[in-house]
Amino acid sequence: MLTAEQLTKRYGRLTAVDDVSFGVRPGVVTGFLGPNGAGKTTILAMLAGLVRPNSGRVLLGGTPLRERPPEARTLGVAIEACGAHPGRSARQHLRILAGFARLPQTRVEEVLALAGLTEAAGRRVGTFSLGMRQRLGLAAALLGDPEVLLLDEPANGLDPEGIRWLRTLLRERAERGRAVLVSSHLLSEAAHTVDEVIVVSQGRVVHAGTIADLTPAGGVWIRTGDPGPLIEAVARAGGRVTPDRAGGRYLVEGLDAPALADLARRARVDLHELTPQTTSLEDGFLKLIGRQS
Ligand SMILES: Nc1ncnc2c1ncn2[C@@H]1O[C@H](COP(=O)(O)OP(=O)(O)OP(=O)(O)O)[C@@H](O)[C@H]1O
Repeated sequence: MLTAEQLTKRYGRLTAVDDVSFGVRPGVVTGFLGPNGAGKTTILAMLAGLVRPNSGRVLLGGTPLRERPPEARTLGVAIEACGAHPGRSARQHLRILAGFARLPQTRVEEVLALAGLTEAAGRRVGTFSLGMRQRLGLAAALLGDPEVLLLDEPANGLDPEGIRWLRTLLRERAERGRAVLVSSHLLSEAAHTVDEVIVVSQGRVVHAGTIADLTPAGGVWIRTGDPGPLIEAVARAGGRVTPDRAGGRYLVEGLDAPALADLARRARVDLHELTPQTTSLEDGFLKLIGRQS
């Protein structure tokens, strides 16, 4: 379990991260969503112990990061570039990291295979595409088979097959009881991969929960030749009615379609239309981060 407690980070006058708290649970892939500049990378860097917060703290397995720095077996991190020397091969790079972390060299071949880099392992990293560098960064993060994995935009530069591979890999880790936090600025991409989401906007957490919760409850459109009695009945039942004069219909909020049908029947009003309003996941997300769709 990795916990952020009231993290705040300022750069000069800019408060990039403002009192952020959340938990990343084992057995769950948590998506970390927000528009560009929302503060995702800064938060991930604080979680990894790479950036020091102005206030707040990070707990890993209940212990503050400052008291016990993370090691490869507890925390795997892939933020920004993979950091490999362009003149080294992928295998050499991983062997060096494994040596620093006192991990067996046999683990290098395992993570190369996991990342789909076995064939390219002898090539110089300088010749790698962005997608291959992403895979190498992920391989490095996986070296210690860590309890918690933090990945910043790992899908960047991956082709559709690579994205499918990444999803499977993250899901398998969660199924093995590991915790995964994966950032993305694309909801559509995250929706396929994650169980839960933390949404940040302007340095603050604006939503923490399931993806389904991002979809706001919509209203119901009704159309009828005799609206008066039905509008009265809706108001008595606690619903709100907004007329759409141009379309000749009404948007009812606070009551669902079956309840409205029931009210109409009892008020002896013929309904010509009864349509639940559909709001997409993307609409909910954009609303949450303060953008119009
Ligand atoms: N080292 C720094 N010095 C000054 N400002 C910074 C620094 N790092 C980040 N910022 C600022 O903090 C804010 C949050 O940036 P951050 O990179 O964490 O956002 P992000 O959500 O990861 O965005 P992106 O997806 O574009 O990387 C931005 O306004 C950014 O300009």
